[in-house]
Amino acid sequence: MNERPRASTDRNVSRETSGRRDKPSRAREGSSARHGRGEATREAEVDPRTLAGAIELAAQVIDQVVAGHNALEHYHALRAAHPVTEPGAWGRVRDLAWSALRDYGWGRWVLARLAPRGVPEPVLAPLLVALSALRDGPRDAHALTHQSVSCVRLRQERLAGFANALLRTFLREREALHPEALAEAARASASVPASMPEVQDAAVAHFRHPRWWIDKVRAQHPLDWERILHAGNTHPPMGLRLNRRRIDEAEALARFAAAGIAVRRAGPMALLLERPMPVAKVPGIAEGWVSPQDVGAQFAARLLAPLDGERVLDACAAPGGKSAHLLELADIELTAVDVEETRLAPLRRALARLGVAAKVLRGDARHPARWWDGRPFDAILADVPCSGSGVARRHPDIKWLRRTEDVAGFARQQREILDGLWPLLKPGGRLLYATCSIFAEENEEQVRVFVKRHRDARLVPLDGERETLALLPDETHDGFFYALLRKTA
Ligand SMILES: C[S@@+](CC[C@H](N)C(=O)[O-])C[C@H]1O[C@@H](n2cnc3c(N)ncnc32)[C@H](O)[C@@H]1O
Repeated sequence: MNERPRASTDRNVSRETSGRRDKPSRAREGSSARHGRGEATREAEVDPRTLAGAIELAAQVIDQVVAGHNALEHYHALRAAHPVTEPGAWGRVRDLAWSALRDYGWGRWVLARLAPRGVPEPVLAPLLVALSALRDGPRDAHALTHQSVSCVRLRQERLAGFANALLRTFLREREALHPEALAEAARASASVPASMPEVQDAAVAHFRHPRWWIDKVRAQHPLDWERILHAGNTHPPMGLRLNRRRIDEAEALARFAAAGIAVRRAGPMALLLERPMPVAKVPGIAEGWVSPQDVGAQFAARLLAPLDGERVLDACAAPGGKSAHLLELADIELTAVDVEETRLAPLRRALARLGVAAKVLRGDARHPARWWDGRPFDAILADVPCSGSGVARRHPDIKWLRRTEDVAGFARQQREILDGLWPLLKPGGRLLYATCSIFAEENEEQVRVFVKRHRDARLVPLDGERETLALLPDETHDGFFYALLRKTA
């Protein structure tokens, strides 16, 4: 599929919402700037409380991703710049935008079929938002179509007829164009040479991931590849971590039941909401007895298993989810480091909310001489920057912004971080290497090469058997990889 977003400047991903960056000034350049003032919709005049307004604002997020920028940054910039602040209205904008990003590969495929001569740039994003919203035949299909066309009309009057005709054709042919209708061609495409892009594009449309990503997952996870790709298109689960310093499981379950919120146990002090909800509405957040954290991410602190009195380093710590968890588990002396100054403020806030403390430093894990006080650590958490391929359903723009060559770039950065941190560990100490990636270059291969290069490094079996733990994304957790390394004395 050649209609891919332009190259991204986004080199780094976090599992948390604030994890990816773009230049805010750039993120603020809405479609209005790009389509010319005369025909443009000025952001402040677009009302997110109306369906047409929500579609337009979602389309502005898509415009940015198509231009190679980060979706979340632009969404936040739109919210910050807008007079309407109601969370409900913005929730719909986000749902429309995120859904269109999940469906991006399919949406482009549909547009290529219904408009073989191409789609004018100003209407591309509203059409992608509309197609995704109409994909499963919603009850309000008529209103969605009508309001999407209104949104196109405001962008460029003369293209309203084109958009209207295209969406009505889509509604008539919806079932034949549905991603599920492409399943057979998509599966067959493995044996299809690159010289037959028609069939290869069916895989992109069906699995709704870029071709290189599909090929990599298929090659590296031959038994699970379809399940992984499918999970990558689902809505992410919402995990919660209970703070053992403030509550026990039975009490927490009782409080959720009393509030009428369905949860289930998903691990030690880990709960899963049956239905995701805004973080601010989760009981106990302000009081610090519960924190939002993916159930897979909660393995990190438990695998490092801090003990009272230990000196622990969280070397890529922001925004602080795992630092907080480590501090909840034991009375440790924690140093929390991150290279990004702007990400340290949320980290400090996260620790303050839970009533725990750490020494927080800005520092580059690749060059510890610049910030390390020379006292070795008993345990280190290296929750390194990565491709984010295990959390792509939370940040669906990742799928379309990443390039296959980015994976090698992340692997290089991870190797440098590991090499930088290893000398900081006491003999006998342990380092937990963690990624939210499902790609072997950042996971098993990274660790295998590290152990080969460092004769004093041994892999510690994680469950008495497996040397590493690869959690694949499913209905309970995102995709994570863990390896525990021991420094021999
Ligand atoms: C996956 S996120 C960490 C998430 C965090 N552990 C948590 O649980 O909230 C990776 C972090 O590594 C930081 N980072 C990237 N390169 C780094 C480096 N060379 N040294 C230190 N931190 C780095 C990023 O700023 C980002 O905050």
